[in-house]
Amino acid sequence: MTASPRTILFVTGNANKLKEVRSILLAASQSPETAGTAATPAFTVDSQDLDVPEVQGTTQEVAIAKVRAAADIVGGPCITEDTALGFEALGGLPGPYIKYFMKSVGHEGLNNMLVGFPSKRATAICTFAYSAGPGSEPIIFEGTTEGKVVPARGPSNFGWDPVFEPEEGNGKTYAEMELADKNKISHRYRALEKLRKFLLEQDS
Ligand SMILES: O=c1nc[nH]c2c1ncn2[C@H]1C[C@H](O)[C@@H](COP(=O)(O)OP(=O)(O)OP(=O)(O)O)O1
Ligand SMILES: [Mg+2]
Repeated sequence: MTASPRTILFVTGNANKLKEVRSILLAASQSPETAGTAATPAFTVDSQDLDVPEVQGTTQEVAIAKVRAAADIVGGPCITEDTALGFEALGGLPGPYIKYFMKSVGHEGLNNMLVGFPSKRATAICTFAYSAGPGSEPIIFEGTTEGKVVPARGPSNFGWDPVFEPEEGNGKTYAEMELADKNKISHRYRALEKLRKFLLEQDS
């Protein structure tokens, strides 16, 4: 018997994240190895936009604090996601602070930060955090994609997509790739695969 679809509450204010998460989960449920098997519950994702305090620290510390705060507010199980972009030349910065760097200096500024450094290498890091409810210990799921920072190419729909060229993107930036192709190699896909498997195991 097929398990009834399980609804996951994703606390995020970012519509693009939600769109990618739904699309990655849909693709996973349609993959040849899992499609149509009773062991594959269809996850559905609800979202709620909450203003949770953003602490400073490592990507993991930020992710754990975020899901704790979200679980306290919603009063039940939820997931959150934190995205970082770390420059090799800057010892991993801006990292979890990429949102504020993007807002302050934009695509061109991110490139200018690396002028004078031989390495333009960057790592996109996605950290999902799951909490079973207020007071329970968060569990984190991390995914990374290696690439480099380049002058902006492609549509400016989503954050720093135009300035990040992943190693596995055939020379395209995230922004130049089809969403389905980004979703096969992205930091978000890799982290979400781990979370998806964890949730599947919990169901069985
Ligand atoms: O795949 C991505 N490709 C390009 N840009 C991206 C991606 N994923 C997040 N981003 C941007 C959004 C934000 O400027 C920053 C992460 O900040 P972050 O706090 O995780 O996201 P957010 O505040 O927009 O949404 P949330 O309510 O889930 O915290 O990087
Ligand atoms: Mg945020």
